[in-house]
Formats: sequence, structure tokens, C-alpha cells
Amino acid sequence: MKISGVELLRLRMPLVSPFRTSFGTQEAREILVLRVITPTAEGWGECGALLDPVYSSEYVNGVADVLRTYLVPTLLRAGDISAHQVAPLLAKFKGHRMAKAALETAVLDAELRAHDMPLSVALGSTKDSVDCGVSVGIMDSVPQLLDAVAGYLDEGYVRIKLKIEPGWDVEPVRAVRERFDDDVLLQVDANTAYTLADTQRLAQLDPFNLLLIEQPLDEEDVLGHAELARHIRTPICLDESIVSAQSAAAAIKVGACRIVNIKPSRVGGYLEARRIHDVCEANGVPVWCGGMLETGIGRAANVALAALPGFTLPGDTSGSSRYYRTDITEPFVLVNGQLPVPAGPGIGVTPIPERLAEVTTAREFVRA
Ligand SMILES: CSCC[C@@H](NC(=O)CCC(=O)O)C(=O)O
Ligand SMILES: [Mg+2]
Repeated sequence: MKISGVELLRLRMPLVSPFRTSFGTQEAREILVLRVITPTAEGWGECGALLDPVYSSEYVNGVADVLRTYLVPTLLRAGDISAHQVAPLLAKFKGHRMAKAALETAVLDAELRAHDMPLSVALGSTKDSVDCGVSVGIMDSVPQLLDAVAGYLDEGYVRIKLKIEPGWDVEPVRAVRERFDDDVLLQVDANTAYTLADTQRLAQLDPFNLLLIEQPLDEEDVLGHAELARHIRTPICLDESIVSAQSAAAAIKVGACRIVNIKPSRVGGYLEARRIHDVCEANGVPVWCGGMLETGIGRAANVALAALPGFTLPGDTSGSSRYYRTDITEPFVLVNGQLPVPAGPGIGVTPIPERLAEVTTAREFVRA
């Protein structure tokens, strides 16, 4: 398939409420969306990078630059290519996995639409709906947190994830455990906020029957997570540390994690995400689909991925209303704690032009 052009769209989408994590507070999402044009179909891809390099080293302006300067011109010059050739063609450029993921996804979406094949089918998904969890930010008070959790449980979410950081960890988790049924699936995400010196503090979370503790230590401290795992009972799940199937295999081998959060954006796309799924499944390691506050474009693709057999834990695949008053696609609405897997060709959704126009702050066309 020949790529005739790629459009970079910069969106600004206000969040329904501030989302606070150990690395800062998001009030709105600046999002880069890609539209790939080919003679037979168009494809869409959403980049998970944040405005600033605070979750990972990538950030929106940097992604836009590496796409216009290196990645898109390389594909435009490559002639007839398939989506599976994108990663090998771009491998000479080190890193920039979020930029590569968005571009590969848009090419894959165009290719699948041209062949009338849903992404879920192409990935080998086996379910037509997925259980959904929700990520709950750090709040100003425990009562405010309890009200938020009550609201999400009322909406039907089947798993609650609490953001934690030093000073906001044991007390809020204990309060949630004490207020809600012990059967509520509960996990925490530290976004690298702790060090091994905090081992005893983190061990105080063990009595609360958490599903997992996500990325307690620095993303490069894989051996530190293996050491921590010898001192706490709660299973460690890695997020920021897992950037490829190779890094997943290595982390599992050294005992750094018993669960993996797979985020297609972080690992370079859905094809690598599938490989990570396969590595984890081969090692008996459960996986779940993480999120980067995606619009319906990224959400649709994430839900398709979350329908793979190894995704045995509810993901951060919340409904559109978790973050946005109005999505740029038809909204994803939770029904009985689940979201339906899009059945249409490719990612199965397309942006609604009027809604896309409302939130688009810049458009840039990259030609050969
Ligand atoms: C702005 S925080 C994004 C990264 C964070 N993502 C979430 O907490 C889930 C976000 C979502 O529901 O999409 C994570 O580390 O897992
Ligand atoms: Mg995380």
C-alpha cells in the first residue's frame, strides 16, 4: 500500500476533572492524532505522549518533530509497504516508540480498512466485549476519594485503580478497603514514585488484598523491582519499564514483575503489544491494557487489544465520559462493566468531523 500523505492533527481536549498522579496534574490533554492517506483507504492513529516529558521521555512537540523530520518521510519514500514493515523501516531511528506507535497504527488501520478486517480479528482477539477498570487520581482528601470511588462503582466499573505517592498511599487504600466490599478489585499505581528505601512502607499495603502494585520504582530499576518483590506480598506489575517484548521477557526472567500493563503507545504499537502478550502468556504472566487518556480513536484500538485471551485482568479501558464531556468519536459507554469490541473494519471508529474540528488547534500535512 502506497502512503500518499500523513496529516498531523493537534487536539486540545479539556478533562471533566483534574487527573492527579505522582508526576503531576492533567487538566486537559494535548493530543497528536495522525491521519494516513492511501489510494484505497485512510487510517487513524492516536499518540499517547503527554504535553510534557513527565510520564516518559516523549512529549507532543517532540513527537511531531520526529514524525515530520524522520519517520513520515521514511515511509513516504518506501513505496508500497504493509503495516508489518513499518517497525523494521523505522528501526534505524532509536526510541520514539510513542511516535512510531501512532504512525504504525494509522498505517495498520488504513490497511485493515482496505481489506475490510477489524483490528480485533487481525490481532487474534477472542472476545466481543471487555471488562473495564478505572484509574482514580490522587485527591485532596480521603472523603473526596471515597465519593469518587463510589461514583465509579455505581457506573459499573469492575476494578478500581488508585494513584499513590509518598504521603498518599496506606491511608487512602485502607479507607477504600474499609468503606467498600472486600470483593472490590483494587490496585494501585505509583508511577515510579518510590525507591527501595520505601520497602517497609510499601509492605504496609500487603494487608489490603490488592491485585497488584504498578510501577513502584524507577522505570530503569528492573533489578530493584526484583528485590522489592522479595519483601512485599502484593504482586508487582510493570508499566513504564516494559517497552518491548524483549524487555518484558527480561523483567519476568529476573522476577521483577508477576503482571504486565500493556500500553500499545509505550511499546511502539499494537503489533509489539501482541508480541508482549504472547511472551507473557508463554510465561503464565497475566496482562491488562493500560491507558493514556485516549480519545475514542485510541480507546477503540485498546479495547480490541484487551480482547486477546491473555488479557485476564480488567484494563484502564474506561468509558469516554471518564475523561471527556464529548469524545471525537461516538462515545464508548459502559454496559454492565464492559465495553463492546468495535466490529467495523480497522479500529472500527472514525472521528466525527464536527467534533474533531471543535478540538483541533493545528493541522499539518506531511508530503513526500
Ligand atoms: C496521565 S497518566 C497516564 C499514565 C497512567 N494511566 C492511567 O492511570 C490510566 C489512564 C486512562 O484511564 O487512560 C498510568 O501510568 O497507568
Ligand atoms: Mg501506570
